[in-house]
Amino acid sequence: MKIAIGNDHGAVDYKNTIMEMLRNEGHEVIDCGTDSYESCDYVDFGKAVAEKVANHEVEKGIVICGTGIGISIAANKVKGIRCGLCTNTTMARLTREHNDANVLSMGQRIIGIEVAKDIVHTFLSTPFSNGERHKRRIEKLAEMEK
Ligand SMILES: O=C(CO)[C@H](O)[C@H](O)[C@H](O)COP(=O)(O)O
Repeated sequence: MKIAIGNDHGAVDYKNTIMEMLRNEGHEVIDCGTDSYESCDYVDFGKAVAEKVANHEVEKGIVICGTGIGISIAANKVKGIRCGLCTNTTMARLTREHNDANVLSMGQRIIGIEVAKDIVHTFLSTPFSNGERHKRRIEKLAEMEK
């Protein structure tokens, strides 16, 4: 799968670990930065990943900051993006099954790296349920963007 990944200064280590894991598993990963521990703005990196997903340059996006909150808010500002902030694998499964989330958000200062890896695997392997009620809700979200 082709995946874009991005982070702020609070999540460089998790980004690198997850990117290496995904590449070892055969995924093509586009690194949208940052690679620096210098203070920066999560908005820029959430936007960069989300735009790649919205433009269909990649299938899925992963964004990581200290909490996962700011960067998920930024990603969700981009039209067509449904970014789910996950702290466990149940949330990762449900944001795919119910929300058809196309971007995953996590917080390096919130969850352990093994949990983060499991969340990524769950997010990437779980299909949208295609349930009528979920499709209706997603269509309503898309209406809000018009
Ligand atoms: O979690 C975040 C935003 O929701 C960011 O990654 C930062 O950790 C947070 O904004 C704190 O910023 P700081 O410059 O690292 O103090």
